[in-house]
Amino acid sequence: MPIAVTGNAGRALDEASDAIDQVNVIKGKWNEESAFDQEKDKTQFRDYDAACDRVKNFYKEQHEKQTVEFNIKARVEFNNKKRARMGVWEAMEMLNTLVDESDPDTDLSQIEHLLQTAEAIRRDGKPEWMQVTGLVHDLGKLLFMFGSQGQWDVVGDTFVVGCKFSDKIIYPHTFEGNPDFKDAVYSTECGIYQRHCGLDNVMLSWGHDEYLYHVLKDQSTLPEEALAMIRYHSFYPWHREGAYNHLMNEKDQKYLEAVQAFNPYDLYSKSDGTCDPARLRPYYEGLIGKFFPPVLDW
Ligand SMILES: O[C@H]1[C@H](O)[C@@H](O)[C@H](O)[C@@H](O)[C@H]1O
Ligand SMILES: [Fe+2]
Ligand SMILES: [Fe+2]
Repeated sequence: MPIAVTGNAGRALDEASDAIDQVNVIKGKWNEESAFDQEKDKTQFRDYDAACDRVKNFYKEQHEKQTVEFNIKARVEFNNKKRARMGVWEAMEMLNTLVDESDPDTDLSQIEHLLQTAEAIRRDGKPEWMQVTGLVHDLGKLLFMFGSQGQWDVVGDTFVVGCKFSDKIIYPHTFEGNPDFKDAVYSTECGIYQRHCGLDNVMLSWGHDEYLYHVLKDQSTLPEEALAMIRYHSFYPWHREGAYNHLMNEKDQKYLEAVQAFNPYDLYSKSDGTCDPARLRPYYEGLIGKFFPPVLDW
């Protein structure tokens, strides 16, 4: 039975309810705005000059250790190893303890980043396959739980190994410590590749993009654009800086557009409000069921 509140207490309640209405109006407005119109200005993202030592040290180590030799070994190991069997949501929960050392823009847990990305895509009315791509795109960071050597072979921007390291990669001088830097073949423009051979035929530095692409390509009904978004989302020297044109083929042009359409949701949603996994789970479990089997091999 409702309780009638009178006098001062009644007024206080009215004021409180007005305040709640106001908050809801502001929240509604916030929700309607696209992910990219948030307070944090776009130039404030990916500011690697201003990044902390954790990020700088991370890239120095990664750029020194991602060699051709390491990359071949990592791929052989990927093919020969059984890691885990689980569903997508379970994988998201498993990943949740990782804090990405390469990321200057967020300290949030990975499940929050995945949900923020998916929610930003959903808010913009994009198709379900793209929403679910946002939801899973960083699940490759599970590599860290499956015996990676550190974070340097899991997270961070990617680049091509086996040819000259592009000066469009962040902290390009740190490649001087990479044994491939002075290699007679690997240090040439095309290196071990042929001009316009297609990105599918080049080796991108090993990490969460490449790993997840290989896990999902045969275990999902995602369209090829979605797989390209997953595979190349960290390939900033390519999709943002325009490097590696000489290795692209026609198909890559189409993929480039897909990856560029995806990128703002991944990057700029990092300043959005946090998401509540329990509230969002039923919706996303529905999407997961449409594109993935209940249990996958990771
Ligand atoms: O630090 C980030 C993070 O690791 C992302 O997951 C990756 O996709 C980005 O390329 C990188 O800059
Ligand atoms: Fe990523
Ligand atoms: Fe991401």
